[in-house]
Amino acid sequence: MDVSPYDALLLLSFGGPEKPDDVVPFLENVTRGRGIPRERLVEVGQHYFGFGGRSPINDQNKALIAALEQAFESLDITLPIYWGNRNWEPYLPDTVAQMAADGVQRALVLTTSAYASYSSCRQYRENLWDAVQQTPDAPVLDKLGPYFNSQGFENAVSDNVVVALKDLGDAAAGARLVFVTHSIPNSMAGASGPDGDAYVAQHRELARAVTQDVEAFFGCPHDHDLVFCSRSGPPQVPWLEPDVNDHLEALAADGITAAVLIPIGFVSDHMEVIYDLDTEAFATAQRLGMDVRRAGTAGTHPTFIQGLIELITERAAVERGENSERSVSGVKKPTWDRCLPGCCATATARPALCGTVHGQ
Ligand SMILES: CC1=C(CCC(=O)O)c2cc3nc(cc4[nH]c(cc5[nH]c(cc1n2)c(C)c5CCC(=O)O)c(CCC(=O)O)c4C)C(CCC(=O)O)=C3C
Ligand SMILES: [Fe+2]
Repeated sequence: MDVSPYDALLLLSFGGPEKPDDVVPFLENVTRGRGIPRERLVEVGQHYFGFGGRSPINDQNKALIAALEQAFESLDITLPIYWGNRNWEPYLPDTVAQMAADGVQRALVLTTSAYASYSSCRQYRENLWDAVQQTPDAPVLDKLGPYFNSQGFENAVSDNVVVALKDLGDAAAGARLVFVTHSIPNSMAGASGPDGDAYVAQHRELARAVTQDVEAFFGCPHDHDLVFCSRSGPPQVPWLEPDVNDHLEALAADGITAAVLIPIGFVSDHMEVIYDLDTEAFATAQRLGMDVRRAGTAGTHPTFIQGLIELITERAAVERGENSERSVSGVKKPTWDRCLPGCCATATARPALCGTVHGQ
């Protein structure tokens, strides 16, 4: 398959600690200049130490790269895959330097975040800007836009919800579908996307599409909600609510006895999933006597991989000037390839790559 003008793919992710000694320096990288209270850092550090001082995210990115490489091979796509992180090794600037040394001319960037917002989109574009600034002969880098509405992503999530509902057995019929994503400050959510409020709107669109898929599969409807986890920041700053634990309390009070937690905000089982959901929210559910399952994340689900391949090949066709079909779910409107000036910009925004206007 033709993927010109690209000669490489760059997987851009968050990064995570590999061992206990990495935890504090990793947290310092993440929170530098972000105004996160000391108590919160100690608490999140404990989450990592509780899992041996190791985040699952790096292994999951390696698995994603292996799955993409395999798919590339079977489709005759010759794109080497590079990997760089914002907060841990392999650090993005080192990766971009390696790409330059290898003679890469123009690479497509895939982030491990499917939505618009400062944290999930623009900050990565700033990281790309910084890396390119400091690298002589850096390749041209194009970033895929938010891909929450990729058909393959939706299908993978729907499939995983079906599995979780089946696992609930007789309790499935009355189970609530509780879609979960990372909370962010209300101000960051308001500033997300070209017209604002895209972060929540994009999650709601995917949650609705998955709920419809699941209804089509079983032939019976389920109510669904969008809730949040992993709130951080000082207590006086408002973040998106309700928190997943508070929501489970409210459901129990309404007489709901079963639920599926569906972490659509994460493409794989990040620490937020294995701690905030599998550990904390499950303890809440148990205390409330609720029967809860957690749907798998997209991970390396074959339809997710297929969706990523479509995003890559379709974008390549667009850059070649061809009028490419876009495979998207929901309202069938693709997101944008390049961000408009100031997209997702918050008070801390800096120059960013991959916009319609250089640096904005
Ligand atoms: C929207 C969003 C995503 C999804 C998009 C994406 O994937 O990029 C995401 C991903 C992740 N966040 C992660 C970890 C952390 N995030 C933190 C802090 C923060 N996250 C925020 C938002 C997001 N974060 C925000 C607004 C803050 C406050 C500080 C700030 O304004 O920047 C902190 C500091 C402690 C704390 O404050 O909780 C940590 C340790 C990991 C690694 C997990 C692992 O190891 O498996 C991943 C994938
Ligand atoms: Fe985070």
